[in-house]
Amino acid sequence: MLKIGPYSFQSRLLLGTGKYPNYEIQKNAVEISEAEILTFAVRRMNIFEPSQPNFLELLEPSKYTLLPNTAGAKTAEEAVRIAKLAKASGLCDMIKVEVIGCDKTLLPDPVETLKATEELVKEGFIVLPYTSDDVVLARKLQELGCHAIMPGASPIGSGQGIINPVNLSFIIEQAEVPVIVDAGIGSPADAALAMELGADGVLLNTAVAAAKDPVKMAKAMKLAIEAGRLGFEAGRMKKKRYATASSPKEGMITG
Ligand SMILES: CC(=O)[C@@H](O)[C@H](O)COP(=O)(O)O
Repeated sequence: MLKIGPYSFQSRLLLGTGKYPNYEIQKNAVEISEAEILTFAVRRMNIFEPSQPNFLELLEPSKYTLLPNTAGAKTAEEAVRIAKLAKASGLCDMIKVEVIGCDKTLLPDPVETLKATEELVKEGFIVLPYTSDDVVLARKLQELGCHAIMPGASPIGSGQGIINPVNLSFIIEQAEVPVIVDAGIGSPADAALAMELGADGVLLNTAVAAAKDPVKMAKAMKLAIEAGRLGFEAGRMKKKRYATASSPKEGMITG
């Protein structure tokens, strides 16, 4: 079970809602993934334009928790404003803090992310900051009282997978709140690796939305995350430098 603040979830897969070929494929992908948390950019929500189409209207609302994100914010002030707008619209008190510091890499601005997290925690939000895989920054976000840490595997939408598994494992080792690997996952193998490293969950979007068959990929991601988690819980064997026979001769019963 994944616990974030006061909320509990069976699924450890969190899905983004952008870039799908069409709403029908998106709906089928979301359903087959069995994800319970869907994140979306508040600025794309048409909150104040009810006549505009909105993907979330196609879903059974009781099955999903909406995780608004502050995509588009470049300062803490903007992120806080977006978060308050989402809460005032009655969406959810959880917020994914995303403050981008570089247009080319879409990497987060660490200073503004810290500021926004501090402010939103004080305001009583359930705060999930998107961060780089910086170990010290992750610790500082935790000290500010965030409810989950979301380190990127690699740049958003790049599909490069986990660039620095060592940093990720340090972040996981020191964390007292859930660690959800967010951004850059390209394949089910990447998602399984994140879970095998001990992550509590994976948030992804492009790997499913941009797959040749998004519905099949959504199912593959679900299975990979479950398999990776099981593997983590089972505890992998130690790596050895040399071979060890699978059928050792010692201890054999001889006639
Ligand atoms: C949807 C969302 O929140 C993205 O900003 C997120 O980080 C996913 O990234 P990928 O598209 O690389 O999976």
